[in-house]
Amino acid sequence: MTGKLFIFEGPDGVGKTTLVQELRGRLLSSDFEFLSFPGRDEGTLGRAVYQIHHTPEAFGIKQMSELARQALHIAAHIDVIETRIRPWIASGKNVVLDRFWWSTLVYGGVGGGTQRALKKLVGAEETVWGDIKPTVAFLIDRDSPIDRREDLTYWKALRESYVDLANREREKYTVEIVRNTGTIDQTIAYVESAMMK
Ligand SMILES: Nc1ncnc2c1ncn2[C@@H]1O[C@H](COP(=O)(O)OP(=O)(O)OP(=O)(O)O)[C@@H](O)[C@H]1O
Ligand SMILES: Cc1cn([C@H]2C[C@H](O)[C@@H](COP(=O)(O)O)O2)c(=O)[nH]c1=O
Repeated sequence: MTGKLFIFEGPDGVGKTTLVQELRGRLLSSDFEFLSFPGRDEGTLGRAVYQIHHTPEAFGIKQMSELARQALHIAAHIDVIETRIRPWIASGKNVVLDRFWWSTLVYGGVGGGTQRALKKLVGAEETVWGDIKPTVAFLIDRDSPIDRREDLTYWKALRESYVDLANREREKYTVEIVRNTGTIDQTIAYVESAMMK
């Protein structure tokens, strides 16, 4: 039996990582794998791209176009899908991802990348996902971020873009827009029941 894919998305500071870590503590570790997509383990492309994204100057990079940054993300996604996620799912493990290619379209688009080119990049990644689609995609939503000193105009543009994308994607698979405004326990109870449906 093949495993299921669950994804958590949303702008910075809405509680994605907190919820995924909480689920990790509650779900049977033999049935589930959890990954901060595309992973940050030592020696992986995911780690290198994460570092280039956050500290380009450490690599001597003085400027980088938004499209080029997102192409790097897509390369790391493809690598981990091929080397880890597809084998997990094929062996019957359920996989929970903190972020997905939704981040590429949303951050890339808000950052100034052209939609047409971003969609082509994501199209290459979708080819590698093949017939694997999220069983449920959770968009975690709030009116403002928690614990983040974000530029609110930028953050709200990300939020709006996520909601638009979620409403388009729900024609292809189940999408839940989850308001994380109560306690963590309340949000987790809702998420768990949606995962078990
Ligand atoms: N329901 C909640 N009530 C109160 N605090 C919360 C709740 N959910 C998350 N938090 C807190 O919000 C902060 C941001 O959460 P978290 O780091 O999980 O967000 P995130 O969406 O993963 O952000 P990023 O994408 O920037 O990593 C953390 O301090 C976390 O403890
Ligand atoms: C997967 C992915 C991520 N990003 C952005 C989104 C965040 O700003 C960072 C990741 O850092 P976090 O600690 O996980 O919040 O990278 C992106 O621009 N494109 C992507 O595909």
